[in-house]
Amino acid sequence: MLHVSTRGEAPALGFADALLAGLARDGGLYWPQDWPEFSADAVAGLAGVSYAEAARRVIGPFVGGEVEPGAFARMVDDAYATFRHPAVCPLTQIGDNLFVLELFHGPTLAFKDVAMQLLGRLMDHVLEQRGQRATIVGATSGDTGSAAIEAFRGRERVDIFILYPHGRVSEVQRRQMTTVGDANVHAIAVEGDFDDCQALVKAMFNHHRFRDEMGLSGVNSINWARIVAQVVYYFTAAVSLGAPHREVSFSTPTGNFGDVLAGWVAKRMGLPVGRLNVATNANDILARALATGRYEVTGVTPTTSPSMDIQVSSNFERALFEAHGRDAAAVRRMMASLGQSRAFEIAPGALAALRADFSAGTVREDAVAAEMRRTWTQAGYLLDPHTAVGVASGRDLLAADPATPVVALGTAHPAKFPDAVRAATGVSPALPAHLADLLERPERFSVLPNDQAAIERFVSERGRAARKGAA
Ligand SMILES: Cc1ncc(COP(=O)(O)O)c(C=O)c1O
Ligand SMILES: N[C@@H](CCOP(=O)(O)O)C(=O)O
Repeated sequence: MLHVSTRGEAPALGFADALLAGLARDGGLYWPQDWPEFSADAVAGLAGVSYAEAARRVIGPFVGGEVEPGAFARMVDDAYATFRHPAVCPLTQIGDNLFVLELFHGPTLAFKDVAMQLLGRLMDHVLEQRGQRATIVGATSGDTGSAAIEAFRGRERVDIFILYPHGRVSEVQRRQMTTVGDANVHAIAVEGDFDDCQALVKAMFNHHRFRDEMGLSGVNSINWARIVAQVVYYFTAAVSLGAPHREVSFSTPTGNFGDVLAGWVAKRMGLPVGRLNVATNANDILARALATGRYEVTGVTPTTSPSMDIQVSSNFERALFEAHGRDAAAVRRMMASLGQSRAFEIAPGALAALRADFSAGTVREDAVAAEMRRTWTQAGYLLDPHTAVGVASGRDLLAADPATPVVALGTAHPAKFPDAVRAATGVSPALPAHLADLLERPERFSVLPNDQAAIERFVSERGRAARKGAA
């Protein structure tokens, strides 16, 4: 299976090369050239199989022959053995035809573990086969960073540098990144917001000399392997609610558009999906873009769902590529306009294509707190603020079509955001046992300015020291 760049000016790559590449060399994102199709029988055949088996069937066609099937099967088993729930991603009903898909039973309590636990194993395997090392650079608003650090800590072939916005992640999120003692892990607090961190990471990838010298790889959802691993739970959730004999809609708390895009991929592969709802917090750029056809950056508002405090939503580029009939020149024009004037227009035909699959809703701070309270009072179920955005917006979907089940993606454990949960419900969610002493562990991190040269110097010096140590 080949992967093409959304900007059309980088070489097409196989799965393993795309896995290590991160961002394409033309600044675009890799995306499969073709889509494997799942027949209704193949979808029905997922009923009753383990999550790991479903993952093998859904991800397998994308990996093709590039990873030996026995090794791939073992990596999938090992990845999902790290989850604390036997179903890995269980569904819980919280209302009539309303469900939460719990994606937070992995080691770092957010949905990022579902992909990252597999990605870490796949990358390590490919690097070992090739006798290579990699320097991973990643940007996080809190959850990708902790999941990536957990997945790559102590791995001999990898140094990992995670950039997070100084003072803008929850204490639990920060400590999950800064209390890890392994020498190959580097947590960097950047004096800026998440968009600054993401722009720095992309700038490092676009600085080709630095990229090649350091052997840069990415673990953000710019990496296609992240998205494909997330496709699986759309299949397992829909099948448990009656697919392929029935449509199911999803309400996905959205920031970088990776998770909801995984739902689009599932639909494209043949899963009968009703609406894919882009649920945003007060940082509503995606909802505005789908309503007006104009994507316009207006500045980030800090919220109680900080992981979604994002304006430049990376994966929207992949959706635009599809919606424009894979016209890479159109994508290049839109991205150039975004770079120059912080905005671009979506062509009417492409906007109609996007609206055919995606709806959108914005849930502002009062409504997020009200949803946490309501679900706790009515269903005795604690939501984290991100999941609350998905549930609140999912209720609107359900009101418009009460017959189609709505699954809100439960993207984080409430204990990751205890202050917001306590303020809304009066309940203090406890951290699971393996993190019970997190708040007492010593921290280690570096504060750096929002400056590409300073970050590159840091990565280069620390990376060189690690490579010397490993030699
Ligand atoms: C808890 C949580 N919910 C939702 C999101 C949004 O997901 P995506 O960026 O894939 O749209 C994120 C961050 O990405 C997150 O960490
Ligand atoms: N919310 C994310 C932001 C980065 O998203 P990614 O899916 O592109 O890695 C986070 O928690 O870091």
